[in-house]
Amino acid sequence: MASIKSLPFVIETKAESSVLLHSENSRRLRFPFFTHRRWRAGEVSLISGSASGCSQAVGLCSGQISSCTKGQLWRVKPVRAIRKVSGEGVEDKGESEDALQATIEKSKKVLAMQRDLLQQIAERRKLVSSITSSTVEDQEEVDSFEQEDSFSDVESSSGGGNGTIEEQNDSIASSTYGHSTAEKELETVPSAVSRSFSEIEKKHEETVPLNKAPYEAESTKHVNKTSAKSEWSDSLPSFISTTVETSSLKDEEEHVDLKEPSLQEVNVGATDPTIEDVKPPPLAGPNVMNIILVAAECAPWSKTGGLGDVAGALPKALARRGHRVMVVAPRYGNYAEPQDLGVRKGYKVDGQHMEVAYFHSYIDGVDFVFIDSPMFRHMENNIYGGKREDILKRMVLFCKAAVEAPWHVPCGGICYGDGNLAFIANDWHTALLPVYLKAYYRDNGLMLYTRSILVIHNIAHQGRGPVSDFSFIDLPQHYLDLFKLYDPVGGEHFNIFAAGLKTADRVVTVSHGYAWEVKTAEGGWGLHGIINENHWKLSGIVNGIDNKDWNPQYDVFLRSDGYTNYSLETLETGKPQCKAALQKELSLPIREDVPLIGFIGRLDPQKGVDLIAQAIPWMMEQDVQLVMLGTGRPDLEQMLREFEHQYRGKVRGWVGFSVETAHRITAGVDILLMPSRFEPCGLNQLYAMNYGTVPVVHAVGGLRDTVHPFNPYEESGLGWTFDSADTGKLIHALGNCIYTYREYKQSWVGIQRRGMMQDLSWDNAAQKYEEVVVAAKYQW
Ligand SMILES: Nc1ncnc2c1ncn2[C@@H]1O[C@H](COP(=O)(O)OP(=O)(O)O[C@H]2O[C@H](CO)[C@@H](O)[C@H](O)[C@H]2O)[C@@H](O)[C@H]1O
Repeated sequence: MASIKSLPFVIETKAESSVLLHSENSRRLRFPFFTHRRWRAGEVSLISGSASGCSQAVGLCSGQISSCTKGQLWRVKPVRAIRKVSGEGVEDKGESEDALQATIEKSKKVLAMQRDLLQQIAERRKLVSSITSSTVEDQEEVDSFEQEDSFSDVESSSGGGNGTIEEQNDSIASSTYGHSTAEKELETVPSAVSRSFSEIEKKHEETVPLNKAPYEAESTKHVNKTSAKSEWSDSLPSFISTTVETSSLKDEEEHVDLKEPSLQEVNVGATDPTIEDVKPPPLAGPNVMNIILVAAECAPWSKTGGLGDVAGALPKALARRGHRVMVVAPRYGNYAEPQDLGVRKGYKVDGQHMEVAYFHSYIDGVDFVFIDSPMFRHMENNIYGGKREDILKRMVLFCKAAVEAPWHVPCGGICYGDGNLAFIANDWHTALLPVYLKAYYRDNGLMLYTRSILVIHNIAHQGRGPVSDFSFIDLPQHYLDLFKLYDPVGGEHFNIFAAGLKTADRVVTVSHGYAWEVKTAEGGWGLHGIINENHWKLSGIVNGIDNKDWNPQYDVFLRSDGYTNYSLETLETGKPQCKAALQKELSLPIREDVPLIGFIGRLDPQKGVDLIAQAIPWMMEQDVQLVMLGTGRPDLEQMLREFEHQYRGKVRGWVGFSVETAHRITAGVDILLMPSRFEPCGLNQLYAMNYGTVPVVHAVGGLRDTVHPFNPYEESGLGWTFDSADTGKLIHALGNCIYTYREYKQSWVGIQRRGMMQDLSWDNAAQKYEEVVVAAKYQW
């Protein structure tokens, strides 16, 4: 069998996971997806895809591919030129030349890609040096920030006993904007995307002995990294070593083997003679990172509100940009897709050993990982319910297990590792994650290159309790000050959100308006002081919407019971059909001309349900219909039932949580009412606009950012807004809306169409999250 020779061997994976590479001496090598590397002739003979990972691997080479030696592997698809070399017949000569030509074309593309990559590297170097020079100029500002920084104040007020935290502050002072660190980081970025092929080659010459296959060094590094954990364990402080490993690395390796493709799959890959085009680099370019979003709920598996939607959709948009993305959520029920990975770990919660299992499912480019424990099981309808201590213990276990997910969970066969990694924690439930990352690991020299971003979806919920709650979270005493907060309402208390905000590398909130509001005494709910002290960390990024789930064109809930899918083109027939179907389903009179008003949301003072209640007498004097869907505070639920009872012909009050009904209301109503007292972002108004439903909103937070008021003179705007939480103002805005609906049909349709034409997808927001993640990465 002839050996591989001449042309470079280029392997590209599709957007999934990883490729396993087998050298002739059967060493198995791995590399992450989205890498483009070159092997020299003779160095590589086989390539295979891991079962849930790589969907296709393509090899370009001339020469004979040696046969598979072990396992069930994909053989590299030989290009026709290979046949020529192996001398299979002269009749192949013409074909072979074609194939050679094709190979040359491919090589040209590869070279073009190299040029692109070099260009990106040059830009990145420029960026780093511009950061450096602006940093030097800003040094005075930095110094003054350090003086003002209350984080240091908090630490020093702890009696000066925390040398570690102080040291960290020192290091922030000396190297946050440090040139050398940023450049070093740049040089050590593992992905070949950020390096030219020649650089990679040079590196190999330096590090790989000639008798070794390329990337053995890479592979060894991986193994070392993983085994480094166990070396660390011996020297870890006692609060970390509570982790009990019940499955060994060997188990994980075995697990990986199990996931290799069957022969059948192998053959499918092997019979396709087409060689795919070289894939363009990911949108994120050299900024490709490993990102792990951690949330207490994740749609469609678990959802009580907007957080679930965000956790289900933002990661997919980040993955579309090329990042390797994992979501970690508790496993509340027996979900169909996620499979037990066989990994078991133990964590201490309130002195008790708790074992968790990791379940995994790879969907739309994202690794969804669910943490299984008796503590979470069957809690899907009561995620934040139960005694305060019990909720706290659940979150402690969840955060402890989530922060180690990159070490233990072999997604597609390979763990994420803790380099080039950023966690995105969400709300107080996971605000312990940045604290644990710091206290357990970074303060002990571990996970030094891992960053944490904390997202505020709603600052009104903070994980407050008495100071004695500190005993549940299993941290050394000197971290207590991070959690202590004094305010006139609660006095001195324990506050998890406060600690998360102080320790996260960056903080994001879900709109620009809300980013401003949380700094005020009214909007910060007692945390405004901490937010102002850390204002440099804060960004506002408006949520997007999942354009597959919340799109009238594809909405699965509009496919039966008289509803219909519709688009901008079919708005004028599709939406009335949905309205009629909704009226029928709710047993309201089926009338196209009557304005149908909707409300969907948690029955909570935040959502301004009381304002609707006060406006009901006025509304009932109008010729309108009203449907309200919600669940929450028992008195407000009762109120909904009473409205329905009192105004049977006009009002429906649906008490309960029904995703299907929420979709159908969004499609079927003409107007969506959102009189929220505060609204960090709000998703329902975004969904409404995407469905040609006109929002009437209180102009706060994200509602003000996203609903531009209708201007009849310019025929612009997307809905109606009112500027204070006042029933009179709500009535005024709703009155104008109804009047326009009745009298100015053309203007109305214009508002609907403008709403539907917006790009509300997550892609814009994902790009901004990426900027935050990258800023955190280079922050020291
Ligand atoms: N009874 C019911 N039945 C079915 N579905 C229901 C329902 N009640 C609510 N929903 C759904 O839950 C979601 C609610 O999202 P919101 O953004 O309006 O609010 P929430 O206050 O929960 O989220 C917080 O986080 C999000 C995400 O960042 C911010 O937008 C928001 O301002 C902030 O308060 C929507 O998908 C809605 O359809």
